[in-house]
Amino acid sequence: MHVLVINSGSSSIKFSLFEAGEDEARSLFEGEVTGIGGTKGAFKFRDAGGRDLSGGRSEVEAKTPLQAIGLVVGAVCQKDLPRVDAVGYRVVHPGAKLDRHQRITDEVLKDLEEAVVFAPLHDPAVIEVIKDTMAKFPSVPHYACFDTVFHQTMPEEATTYPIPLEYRERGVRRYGFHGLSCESIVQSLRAEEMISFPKRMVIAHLGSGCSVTALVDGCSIDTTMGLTPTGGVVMGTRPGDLDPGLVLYLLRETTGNQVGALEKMLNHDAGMVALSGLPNDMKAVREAAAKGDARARLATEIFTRSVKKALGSFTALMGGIDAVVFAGGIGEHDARSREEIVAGMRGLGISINSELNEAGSDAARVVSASDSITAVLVVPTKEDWMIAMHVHELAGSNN
Ligand SMILES: Nc1ncnc2c1ncn2[C@@H]1O[C@H](COP(=O)(O)OP(=O)(O)O)[C@@H](O)[C@H]1O
Ligand SMILES: CC(=O)OP(=O)(O)O
Ligand SMILES: [Mg+2]
Repeated sequence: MHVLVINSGSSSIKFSLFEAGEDEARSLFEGEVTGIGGTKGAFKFRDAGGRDLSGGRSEVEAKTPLQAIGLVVGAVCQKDLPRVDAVGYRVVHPGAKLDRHQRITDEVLKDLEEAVVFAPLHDPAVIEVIKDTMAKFPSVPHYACFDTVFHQTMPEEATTYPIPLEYRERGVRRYGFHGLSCESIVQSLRAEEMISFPKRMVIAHLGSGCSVTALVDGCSIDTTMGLTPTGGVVMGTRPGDLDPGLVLYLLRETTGNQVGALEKMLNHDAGMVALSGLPNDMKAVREAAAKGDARARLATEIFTRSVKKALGSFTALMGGIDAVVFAGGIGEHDARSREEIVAGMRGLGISINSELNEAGSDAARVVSASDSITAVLVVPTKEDWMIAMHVHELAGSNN
């Protein structure tokens, strides 16, 4: 079957069409609209062989997610392209009620609308995109795949916040995100057999959002993101964990008790952009730091320190660590971040081989030193592939 996968972020929509079968899904084409909401949108669309399908339209108008999804649907409905049999969406937060990937019904949409309070940066755009795409492909099934499902193996000690019971009963708990990414990495490690499957592993998904997850036997036992994807380690535009007193201070003193303004600041204007004063782009921050920009250098140090602390605490939690996996745009491409995060950990049995670490490649690979007790790996995340696999399975079981 042909599965259209839509991964809708805060300022971009990525899309791909997979030919999905029992054991494998193969990407036929993929593309993205980026810069949504900005003055100029950018459009990319190419087939698996890298052939450009955009018709020369690299600059587009995409002021809203709806305008962007209009472009996507127009592109994938071109004649000569395979017809779409099902659509799968990455949905970041399912809210308190939905606990599995599933076919989207009116009921599910209602539950998703209630979940917006938990993921204001991610969910509103995807709900708009889902509704519009469902209207444009009315006769095929549509499925929501959640970033949280993979983390359901976390024990209660990991998911429970020390706050009064009445709030916990409303679904206030650690959910954890980037679950589709973690699941795809676990599957890649099992399939590619680069190392024997690690009993105790940490996955550092460092992209636009960043999270660190501890896994035992391939199952999540704890993760840095919590109720929302705003918490955990430092990210591009989000601060990660903050002293709750600091949030109250900001609310009281700086935004005149305007929750919306504070929410916007904490999701869009904090993290690396706030520290560096530069756009949300680690590559640019690294380049500025290399030229002597002190703010950029401090930003990278704060970033890698926060990931290092998460890695260290999860190592302690598991009583040791057999593998560290780096994924996401930064994890896969920024050798410097990988090096800084594991720097000084030789005593813990973790060390990197600089040559392997700096050799650019898009393939999954081992970058640890030969005497490192812990394997250090770079494994490309395949969130969209994972969604295509889930959609194929759900469609087969009529769910
Ligand atoms: N070569 C590179 N060096 C440093 N950072 C990079 C490099 N390539 C990509 N990145 C960073 O990866 C981040 C985007 O990660 P990505 O996983 O693509 O995000 P998204 O969550 O939007 O899919 C950006 O900060 C970008 O600058
Ligand atoms: C959950 C999350 O933060 O996702 P992303 O990295 O795509 O922003
Ligand atoms: Mg991402």
